Amino acid sequence: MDSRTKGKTVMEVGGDGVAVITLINPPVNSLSFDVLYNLKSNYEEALSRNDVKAIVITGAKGKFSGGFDISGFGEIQKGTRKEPKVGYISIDIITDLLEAARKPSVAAIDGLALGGGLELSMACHARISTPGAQLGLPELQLGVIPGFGGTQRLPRLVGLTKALEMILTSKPVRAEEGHSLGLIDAVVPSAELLTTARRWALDIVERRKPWISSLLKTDKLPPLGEAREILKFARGQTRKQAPNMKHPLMCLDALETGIVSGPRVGLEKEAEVGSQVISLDTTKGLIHVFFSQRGTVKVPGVTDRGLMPRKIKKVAIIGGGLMGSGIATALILSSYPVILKEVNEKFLEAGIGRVKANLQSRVRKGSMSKEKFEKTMSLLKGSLDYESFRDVDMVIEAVIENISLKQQIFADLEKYCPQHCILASNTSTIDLNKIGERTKSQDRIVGAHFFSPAHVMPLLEIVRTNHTSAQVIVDLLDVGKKIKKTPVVVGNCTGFAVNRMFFPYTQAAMFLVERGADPYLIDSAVSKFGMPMGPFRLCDLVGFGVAIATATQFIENFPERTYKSMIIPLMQEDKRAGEATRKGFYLYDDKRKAKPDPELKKYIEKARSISGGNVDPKLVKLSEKEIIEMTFFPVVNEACRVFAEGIAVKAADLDIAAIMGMGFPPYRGGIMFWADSIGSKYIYSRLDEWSKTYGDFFKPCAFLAERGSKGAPLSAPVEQARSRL
Ligand SMILES: CCCCCCCCCCC[C@H](O)CC(=O)SCCNC(=O)CCNC(=O)[C@H](O)C(C)(C)COP(=O)(O)OP(=O)(O)OC[C@H]1O[C@@H](n2cnc3c(N)ncnc32)[C@H](O)[C@@H]1OP(=O)(O)O
Ligand SMILES: NC(=O)c1ccc[n+]([C@@H]2O[C@H](COP(=O)([O-])OP(=O)(O)OC[C@H]3O[C@@H](n4cnc5c(N)ncnc54)[C@H](O)[C@@H]3O)[C@@H](O)[C@H]2O)c1
Repeated sequence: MDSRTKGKTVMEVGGDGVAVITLINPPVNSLSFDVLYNLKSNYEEALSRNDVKAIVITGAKGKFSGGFDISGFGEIQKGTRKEPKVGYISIDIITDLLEAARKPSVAAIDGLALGGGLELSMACHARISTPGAQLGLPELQLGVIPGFGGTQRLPRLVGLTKALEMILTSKPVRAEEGHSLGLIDAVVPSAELLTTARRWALDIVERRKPWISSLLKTDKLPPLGEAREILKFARGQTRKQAPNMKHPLMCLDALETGIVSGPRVGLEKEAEVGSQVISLDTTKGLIHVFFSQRGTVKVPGVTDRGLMPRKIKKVAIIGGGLMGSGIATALILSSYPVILKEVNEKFLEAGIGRVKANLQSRVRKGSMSKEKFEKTMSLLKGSLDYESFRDVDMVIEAVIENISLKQQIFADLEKYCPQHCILASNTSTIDLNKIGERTKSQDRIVGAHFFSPAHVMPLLEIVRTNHTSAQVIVDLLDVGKKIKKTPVVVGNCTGFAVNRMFFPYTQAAMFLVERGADPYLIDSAVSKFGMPMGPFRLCDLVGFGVAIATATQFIENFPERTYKSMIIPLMQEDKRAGEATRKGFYLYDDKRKAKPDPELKKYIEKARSISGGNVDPKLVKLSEKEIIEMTFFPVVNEACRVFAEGIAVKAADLDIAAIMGMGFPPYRGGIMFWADSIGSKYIYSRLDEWSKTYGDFFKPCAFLAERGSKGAPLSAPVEQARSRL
């Protein structure tokens, strides 16, 4: 393969008159422009050759295709590749050359057919698949729309309602379901895939099997009036669920055009809309997230050393509270045998009960069978001492946030665990060097920072100290992958990456309300921006105990830039500690529904009198845009510090950490990507102005000042970071 080209296709014509075209572009046979243009040449040749009667398309090495090459969108966005004529691929090649050909095509699908891959197969005249293959149109998740005819062909093959479900949720179906839906014509074992597809193609030529053009099918489409109703409902749901994104509605426009005006007009609309969405900011953000998420496992100096992960056969967890039980759940769900240690029988029973409840909720929802529940629970054993720790390969400590307790536990672990055993802590804030101070095992001490609820939240912050060995990181990255978490490797410091970014966010919110802003308006503006909830609702959810413990760590470690608000401690004194006590910034009813509390004013006023601040008329009347800037620019400022200090190696890792740890909206691309979309100069100037008016909490850090003064991107690599790794 030429080093400048990305992928290719190979065509072989058999003695039976079937031309087999294989898509080759590892690792997922994505449809790069090179692959697509090669495919076109193969078709032209196959159609002109007298010895070819029919065509089979397949993918190399057990994968049909993972879809259009996503990096191609980036090339178009950056202007490094010229856009082909609108509709050139979907209409000229896939429809007019392939589907309308006078020789039939059959898709032989192994492993997966996603996005453009599935769309290409739907233009074939039949689809044969191996069992379990994944079939889906996940384009909306990337900010684009199915652009190779998927908006037209999928509803015609599986019906409008199912097509909408598959497109709007981006969730694939398995081959077996695809078969029952009419998307797949036959499911056969891998070894029989090609022979069946060849035979099927010849059967079509010989009219023993029907020659079906998906685009011309109408039997699965509902009557027009019903279709319009279904689409109206889908639009309403989409507006509610994705209010800040345009591309899902644009996708529905393409779909509806095809139903109302016919598939050819639909294809043209799809091509037009497909071209428009590529330049949306939300699309740029989502594509950035796709690659950044896959980039977190590439850690310079660690994963490029040829180290192989060691097998982790058994894990011990210390502490069966909220986090320990969640971590245990995540591990046993991925078949790791786990020992859960607690302080006494009562706490142990409670911890095991929490794990049980986590799994039972899956049984109730139908996503886990009773047998699987029993089998999974059997992997969990309780313990009150360290005797059973003698053959564990990894321990994760998850006891309360208390330095001396954790120090004692790590000293004990060194005595009881085997020499190779990884010693991990789930601490959210404490310096790992302090935790391991009383051991000689610094090279195997690491942070495994999960987020609550640990069996649900997708992020795992892997915290390494200057002493943690590369092998231990590689091992933990592997465990993270097996338990389906996205790991982000960060350096050791108070709060690591996520909590360091989180802290200024809540602090900025406290500052604003003490100076007169309305907390409920702040929460509303932040939710509209795309966060799952505002900072005050979040504090209620987390609970004031945790909020105060975290704040204490920050005040001790970063006093120069901490805004010390008394609002939460004052409420805590009155036994209102958040949602768990049904009173916090909000009041909660029996169903835990939150409503504003007029009494909150009292605490805000008292806190204001303690801090000595005044109501600022400007802050009382903040617009939503100003609220977002005043709550998130301090987060950008802290993210810059984290990046400049080398706590995060890549800005993209902070983007993923913010999205998966804080709930930052993915379609904004993550905190650094979003900041760069606004511009470092502007962010710097705003923070600088606020710091002069309101104090050092807003003071831009040196990194931001330097890049802001030049208007340089914040996410550009740090050349000489004071690396803490
Ligand atoms: C006129 C207008 C402009 C014209 C432009 C042309 C028109 C475009 C029309 C659009 C046509 C089409 O409708 C659009 C699409 O098809 S978009 C792509 C849809 N497909 C997907 O979203 C699938 C994305 N991939 C995945 O979900 C997973 O990667 C997976 C395929 C399920 C495999 O998962 P897993 O085994 O866990 O492996 P990884 O996720 O780690 O991926 C391995 C590596 O492969 C890279 N990858 C995967 N998919 C793609 C892809 N589609 N394009 C490019 N690269 C891909 C991934 O980045 C990993 O790479 P690294 O190993 O380097 O990290
Ligand atoms: N709660 C969160 O949202 C969250 C998120 C991430 C990380 N963390 C961190 O996780 C850790 C645990 O937090 P949590 O919220 O699960 O606390 P928790 O209070 O719910 O649970 C702690 C458990 O540890 C047990 N324990 C105490 N000493 C022990 C010992 N010597 N041996 C065995 N068990 C012992 C306690 O009995 C208790 O059940 C803390 O370090 C916290 O900072 C918490």
